[in-house]
Amino acid sequence: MSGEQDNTSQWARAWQVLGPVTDLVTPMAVRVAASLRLTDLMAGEPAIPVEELARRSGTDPDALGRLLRLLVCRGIFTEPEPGTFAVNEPAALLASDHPAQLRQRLDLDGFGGRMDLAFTGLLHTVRTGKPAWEAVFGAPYWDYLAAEPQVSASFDAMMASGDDYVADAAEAYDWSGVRHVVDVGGGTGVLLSEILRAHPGLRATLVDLPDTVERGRRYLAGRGLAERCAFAGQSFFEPLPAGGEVYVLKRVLHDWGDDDAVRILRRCAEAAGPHGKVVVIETDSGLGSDPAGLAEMNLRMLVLTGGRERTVDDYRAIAAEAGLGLAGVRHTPLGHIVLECAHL
Ligand SMILES: C[S@@+](CC[C@H](N)C(=O)[O-])C[C@H]1O[C@@H](n2cnc3c(N)ncnc32)[C@H](O)[C@@H]1O
Repeated sequence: MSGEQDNTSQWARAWQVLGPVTDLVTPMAVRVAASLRLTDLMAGEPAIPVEELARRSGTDPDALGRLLRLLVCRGIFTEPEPGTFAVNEPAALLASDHPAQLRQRLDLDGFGGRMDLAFTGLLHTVRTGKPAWEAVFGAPYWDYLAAEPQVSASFDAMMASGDDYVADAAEAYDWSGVRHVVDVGGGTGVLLSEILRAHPGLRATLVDLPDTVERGRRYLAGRGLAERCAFAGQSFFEPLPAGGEVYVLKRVLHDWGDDDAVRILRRCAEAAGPHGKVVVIETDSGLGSDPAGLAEMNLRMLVLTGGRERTVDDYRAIAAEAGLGLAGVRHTPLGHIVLECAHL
């Protein structure tokens, strides 16, 4: 082989790796199709002219046609006759009622889409080490969510999704001897609902930001559990309600850098008192987990909130700074890690 052929095949091999990951046009086109609910609008019809689909989606027919033609070239939707489009199997995955909930995840008007758009600020994050969210959307992550009810509703829905996953976390701890659990940053009470349902003798306190706690009150009331729960709409950087034996932090600490994570742990340690426990539940980043998924999540947390994924040793170190030691570590079947912390 000549030197020139050698170079060409090297470049072809390199391009096979680089080519598919440099395209931003197709990923955006899929998100626009999802945001416009094109699959829903085509449901039940073998094929639909682009003008009619534009009318139903409130879009420009020429622009919509160009979008769909690209997607057809990428295997999403078909064009059985020029200017007429149909749903195929990949496009059917974008139906709102599909159990995978992919459409909701990709919707640019919802939380999933906003998370993706935050990555337009990745260069800022890498240059500064700071989250991109504020630079892209004009307000820090939690302030932005508090001010955007539609986005925060879709955030709640994403946090609440996956019944098996919630049960996996709830069952990961032995609640049998516990009388009062405090879920700190407990969102809309999805985990508490699972724990209270399974342990009728248990009482709970839900701590989260005021609007979220109100949504939690409604969520637990709808399940007949609100009377067994107290509600504290406050910041977890402030002193926490006392009286719990276990203070749970599920998917909270990974939202924060080390200094803030230690401050939150300290608040839990103070409120738990000398004999109480602090139970941290996070995604397992240990051996055997998916390294690409973990690397992505670690970058994602930095871009969104300035948080990070941590190893058991990382948790041991921040717990120690808050005056806590690791009393037990458990890995669950669905990939949670549960760290029981007690006063040193
Ligand atoms: C990633 S969510 C996890 C929610 C829930 N623990 C779960 O696993 O589904 C983090 C939670 O922290 C709450 N949060 C953020 N900042 C907070 C603060 N300063 N004080 C109290 N809660 C806060 C958010 O409202 C959100 O519900």
